[in-house]
Amino acid sequence: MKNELRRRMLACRREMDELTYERRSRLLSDRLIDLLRLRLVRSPEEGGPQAPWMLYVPAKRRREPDIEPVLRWIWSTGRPLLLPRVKDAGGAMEACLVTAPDQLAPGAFGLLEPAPDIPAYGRPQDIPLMLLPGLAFDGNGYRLGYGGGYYDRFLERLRLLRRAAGMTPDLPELWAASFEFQRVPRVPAEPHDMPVSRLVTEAGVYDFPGGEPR
Ligand SMILES: Nc1nc2c(c(=O)[nH]1)N(C=O)[C@@H](CNc1ccc(C(=O)N[C@@H](CCC(=O)O)C(=O)O)cc1)CN2
Ligand SMILES: Nc1ncnc2c1ncn2[C@@H]1O[C@H](COP(=O)(O)OP(=O)(O)OP(=O)(O)O)[C@@H](O)[C@H]1O
Repeated sequence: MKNELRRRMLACRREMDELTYERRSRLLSDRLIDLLRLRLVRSPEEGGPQAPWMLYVPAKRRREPDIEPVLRWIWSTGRPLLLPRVKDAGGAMEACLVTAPDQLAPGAFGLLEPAPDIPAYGRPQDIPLMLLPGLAFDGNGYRLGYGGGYYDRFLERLRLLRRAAGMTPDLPELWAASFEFQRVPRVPAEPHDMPVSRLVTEAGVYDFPGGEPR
């Protein structure tokens, strides 16, 4: 089920011609910047002014939405930006503070990630907002990834850290970016899967109840 959907979505992304990919990515990025700007205006102190947002480094060869303009915009605002790095084959991922693109280097799976000399961020449990990539999303915000379980495990770790520190369990808020054709009626979900509350595509913004049992 999951693998069939993965194959189909990977094929659809590969079939996009370069211009379409760039145009859709630009629309999606503009939309995201608008939403993030609104968030800055509405709650400038969210989690403290230094609370970092965690996004992703677009794998352009895999045709993930190219959100480079969003990363550059965040850097221009001074808000700290965290980017993911695969820690080991066991499925662990960490977050690193990155302040410029030259701090990225090819890592696991050929993905660009924070270079090895960049330390892992010490307080990931403070992250108020994350933007996740994905291959497919359904009407409840359930997400299909490449199958490594990296985000699920990372979020599980954040939950444990927050519990240990006596913090509320509800953060981070989860947003995702994908192309419109990656919206599907249903993603086969497992108990560890955590739904996103908002999906941004080149065509619109979709808010989900989030955390609904299924
Ligand atoms: N840009 C970006 N960064 C990311 C993710 C992502 O989805 N996008 N991840 C989100 O989790 C993590 C990396 N997860 C990945 C998981 C699997 C494969 C992968 O290529 N798997 C092989 C098959 C698995 C294997 O090697 O056994 C493949 O698809 O060919 C790549 C990345 C962290 N960083
Ligand atoms: N919190 C967790 N603890 C232990 N194993 C997990 C956890 N979350 C996921 N896994 C395991 O990781 C594997 C991949 O999970 P899944 O198919 O949900 O990945 P994905 O969401 O597509 O990938 P990714 O998060 O890397 O984009 C599965 O074998 C799953 O059992």
